Parts: sequence; C-alpha cells; structure tokens
Amino acid sequence: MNTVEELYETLIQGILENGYGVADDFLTADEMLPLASRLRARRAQGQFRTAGMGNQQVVVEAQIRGDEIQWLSESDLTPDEAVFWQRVQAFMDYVNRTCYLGLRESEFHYALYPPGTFYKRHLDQFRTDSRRKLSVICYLNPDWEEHDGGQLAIYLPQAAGQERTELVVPKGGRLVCFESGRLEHEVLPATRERLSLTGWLKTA
Ligand SMILES: O=C(O)CCC(=O)C(=O)O
Ligand SMILES: [Fe+2]
Repeated sequence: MNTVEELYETLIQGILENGYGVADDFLTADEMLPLASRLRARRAQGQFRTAGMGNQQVVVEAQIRGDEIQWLSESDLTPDEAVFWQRVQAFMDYVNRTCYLGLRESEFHYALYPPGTFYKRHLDQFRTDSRRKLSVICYLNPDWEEHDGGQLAIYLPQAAGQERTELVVPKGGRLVCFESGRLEHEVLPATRERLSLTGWLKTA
C-alpha cells in the first residue's frame, strides 16, 4: 500500500516527466464506493444539470459534451466527500511546497456521462480566466474494464509539431492530474455510465 506522500510524488513525477500523472488507489474501494453512491443519490434527487461550455454564458452543447454535473460546496460535504476533499487539499499543499505553483483554491464537481456521451477535445482553461492550473479527475467506476470504453485521451505535443495520444482507463479510485492550460484532452464514449469527481486547483 502506498503512503499518501508516495501517491502525491507519483502524480508530480508523472506531470514533470510525461505531462500528466496517474495515481491508482488515490481512493481505496472503501472510500470510492460511498462517493459513487452519493453521486447517484444526488442525481436521483434532481441535483444534476447538463454541463455547459465556457464561463461567459452557459450554452448547453450536446455536440461537444454530454455529461451531467453537480458542483460540490465546501460547506455542504458529507463525511465521505470530506475525505476526498481533504486529500485533495493535502495534495495542493504538497504541490505548493515542492513546485511553487501558488495554488490557493479548488473547485470540484461530480460528473456522470450517460452511455454513448463524450466530451470532445478541449483545453480546461477559459480564454478569460487562467486561474485553473491543474486539472484533477478521480474516477468512481467499480469494476471498469477496458472494453467498457470511456477512456480519457490525452494529446501530448511532441517535437516537430507531432503529437502522441495516450489513453487512460477510468478505473475506480484512479486519479489523473495535468496542467490545465497545456494539454488538450477528450473523453471517449463508454458503454456504461461513467462516474467521476472532476476539479481544478487554482491560483487566487
Ligand atoms: O472525465 C474525464 O476523464 C475528463 C473530464 C474533462 O475533461 C472535463 O470535465 O473538463
Ligand atoms: Fe477537460
């Protein structure tokens, strides 16, 4: 079993060496499953909304993204959500001590992609707001298999204008992190509902 510092170090090394980091078991199954249930319960209560594009005006654009989301509010976390929240805050503190990114704030939402939906290739920074420094996605999918699809495709710039595509399987408990302003990425369609907690670590 990894210590949390080892998980944080794995993520940071991944970002420095490959542009993105992946930590399996960021959440244990015991930590992840209650969050998946919480997501479904909140959605059943009608708290989820079709996600919009950009921060200027919310244009619902099913051609671009098909996920439904709900933002977390720090003042309204269940104990299970607080475990995740605190682990992310500790990661943010660790990054600030080791990489001097000046991260001060975070924002997270649950996301559910119904089967067949996707999020086309995009960058996570808004033209009008560059405070998002690190994108963080934690998957809440028990028993996810490669043939279920739903991979996160990450486009890595290479020398001479080339690029390489890497695919991350959205396995439950796994966390992916990359620089929001640098890496374009895409969510591929899945054959099952695809659950996650997605967020950004931001400067003030
Ligand atoms: O769920 C993922 O793997 C990525 C989600 C994403 O790119 C986003 O919400 O901006
Ligand atoms: Fe994204």
